[in-house]
Amino acid sequence: MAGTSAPSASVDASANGSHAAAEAPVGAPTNPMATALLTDQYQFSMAYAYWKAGKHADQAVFDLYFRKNPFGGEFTVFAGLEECVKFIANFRFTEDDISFLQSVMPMCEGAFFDYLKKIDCSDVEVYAIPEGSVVFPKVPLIRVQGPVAVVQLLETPFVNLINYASLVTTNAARHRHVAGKSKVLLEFGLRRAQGPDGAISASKYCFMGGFDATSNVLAGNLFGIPLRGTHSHAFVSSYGQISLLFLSTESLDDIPDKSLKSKDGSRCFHLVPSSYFKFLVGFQAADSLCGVFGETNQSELAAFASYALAFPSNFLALVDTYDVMRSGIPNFCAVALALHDLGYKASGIRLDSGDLAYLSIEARKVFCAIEKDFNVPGFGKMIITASNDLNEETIDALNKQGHEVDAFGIGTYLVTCYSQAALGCVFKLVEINSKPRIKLSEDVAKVSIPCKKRCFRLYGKEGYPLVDIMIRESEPTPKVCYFCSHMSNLKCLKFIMLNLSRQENEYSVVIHLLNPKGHMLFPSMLRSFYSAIGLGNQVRIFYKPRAELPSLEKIRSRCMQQLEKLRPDHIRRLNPTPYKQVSVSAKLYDFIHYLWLNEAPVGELQ
Ligand SMILES: Nc1ncnc2c1ncn2[C@@H]1O[C@H](COP(=O)(O)OP(=O)(O)OP(=O)(O)O)[C@@H](O)[C@H]1O
Ligand SMILES: O=P(O)(O)OC[C@H]1O[C@H](OP(=O)(O)OP(=O)(O)O)[C@H](O)[C@@H]1O
Ligand SMILES: O=C(O)c1cccnc1
Ligand SMILES: [Mg+2]
Repeated sequence: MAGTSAPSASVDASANGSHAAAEAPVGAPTNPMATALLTDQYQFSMAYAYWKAGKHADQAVFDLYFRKNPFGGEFTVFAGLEECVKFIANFRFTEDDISFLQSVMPMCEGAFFDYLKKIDCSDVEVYAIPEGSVVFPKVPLIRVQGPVAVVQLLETPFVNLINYASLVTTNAARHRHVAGKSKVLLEFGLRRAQGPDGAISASKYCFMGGFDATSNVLAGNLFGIPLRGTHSHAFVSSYGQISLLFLSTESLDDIPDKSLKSKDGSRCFHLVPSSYFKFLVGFQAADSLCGVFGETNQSELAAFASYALAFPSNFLALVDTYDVMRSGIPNFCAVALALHDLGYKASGIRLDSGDLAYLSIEARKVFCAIEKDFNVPGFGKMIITASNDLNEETIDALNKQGHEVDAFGIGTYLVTCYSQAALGCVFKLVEINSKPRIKLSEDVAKVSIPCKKRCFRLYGKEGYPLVDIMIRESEPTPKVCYFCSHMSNLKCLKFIMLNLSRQENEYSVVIHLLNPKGHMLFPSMLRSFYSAIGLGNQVRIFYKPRAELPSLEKIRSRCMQQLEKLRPDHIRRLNPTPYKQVSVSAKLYDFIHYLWLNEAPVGELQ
């Protein structure tokens, strides 16, 4: 999908009378429910009214943006663009869709449905900030241009596809920030997410926002995200058969096949109970452990031993089913040492309850003592994973207390975006038939910024972004320019605008935000040609975005790099410094106010 290559097309006999379908190379949206009917009913009412007024083909420009950063923070990560591109590439109404629409809109003329049958997004252009970028309020994340009736239908699905994606990516980025670079972050949210789409989206976007892996197998398959998992309580307690009548506990003796080959394959051992008990007894005698261990739970030991036989090379145990320090840790260490004798290296433990700071520190002390006393190099570095209702606050609290956790498994708070339900993206008309439009509001923050715009980000000489600015598309790129906060010119800022090619200059560099090369242009001309020769209905046109859709890995790296470039005080959790409010050129500032005065009704003081 080279930037400027012409769109490709091929004749597809199977198209079967339906109008040209858009398919590969862009691919379908991840969720098959993301179809042209996935919009609010009023979008169809508007489309009908545009059509009835003969305005449906008017050229509209809409901006998608948000007004306030989520989670009380001062930054947002933009996500969901790829799904929007896939959405428009596949946008069309099936015969069934049309019949349904006719049934729910019986008041509309039949010819409107003939019009709907023919539409797709071939005349729609999308300009966007690259996915994974750090973004700020008011700057258009996406600009959508095209026939007003079609673009109107895109409002709801676009906002839907961007809102949660950006919110959860930002949430993940915030968790990464508080956990620090060196910790492993695992997304465990599938069971708690808002339905299958919430879960799949969460896995994709948490990875984008800096998580290392997910427990969600389907997400691993769909997006190539690394999969990780630990060990469950059910497996441990499945070994605990205590009968009140017989006072029996399932034990090591009950494991049917206890044979395990040594790692190098040279020997085969029968792991009898004494293989473990000798270590448990050793722990009791070890000076460094100060007699902290007494009797452990035997059914838990049986569960660990049995699990080790299944996964000798990746032995990992959940140690909090009965008692972390009195049972889970010594049982784990006994099995890990038995494996060590056979040449295997255990992976670590998971803590899922209790005081995670205290328990992780105590567990680490035991691992280090065993490394020393039993002469097992590396045992002290056993990986400690923690889970259980973790969130930014608890991780921050753990950091302040000091802890020995290496990996955090996070579910509920992460994927449900517990501390903020929605981002609040909006999609506003800013121009129609080249005439700038404005939406006024009593709330000044809600007044839309009219015109087709170009957006830039200015970086200071220290490499931090300074401010995002917007100019009218028709304005030449200024070299030296005054910019005003878009609603008040009280704070005029003077910027020296430089070309990217002159980055070495000491003032600032300028980055285009709305990627002018990255926009999508769909092949309307090609469609017209095929229609003209009577093949319009049998041709399958493959839409090609002008810019290549980057891989998830690439988007993730962009996100990480941009977050690193933010000034630390913008990203800190407590009272972050606001990024400078989006600014506009003096020309655009004057124009906004001219339009405002023009459109606002003149009131009378009585
Ligand atoms: N040292 C700590 N500092 C702050 N918060 C912690 C610390 N250790 C654990 N937490 C958090 O405290 C909360 C404890 O929750 P809760 O009382 O439900 O768990 P629990 O009683 O330890 O476990 P469970 O009920 O699952 O057996 C969790 O949100 C956990 O992440
Ligand atoms: O706590 P979260 O951040 O949502 O992470 C996922 C949780 O899911 C699992 O147990 P589950 O919660 O199903 O059982 P539990 O309530 O007994 O821990 C796991 O042990 C975690 O505790
Ligand atoms: O692998 C795990 O430990 C896991 C996965 C999902 C939820 N809770 C735990
Ligand atoms: Mg839990």
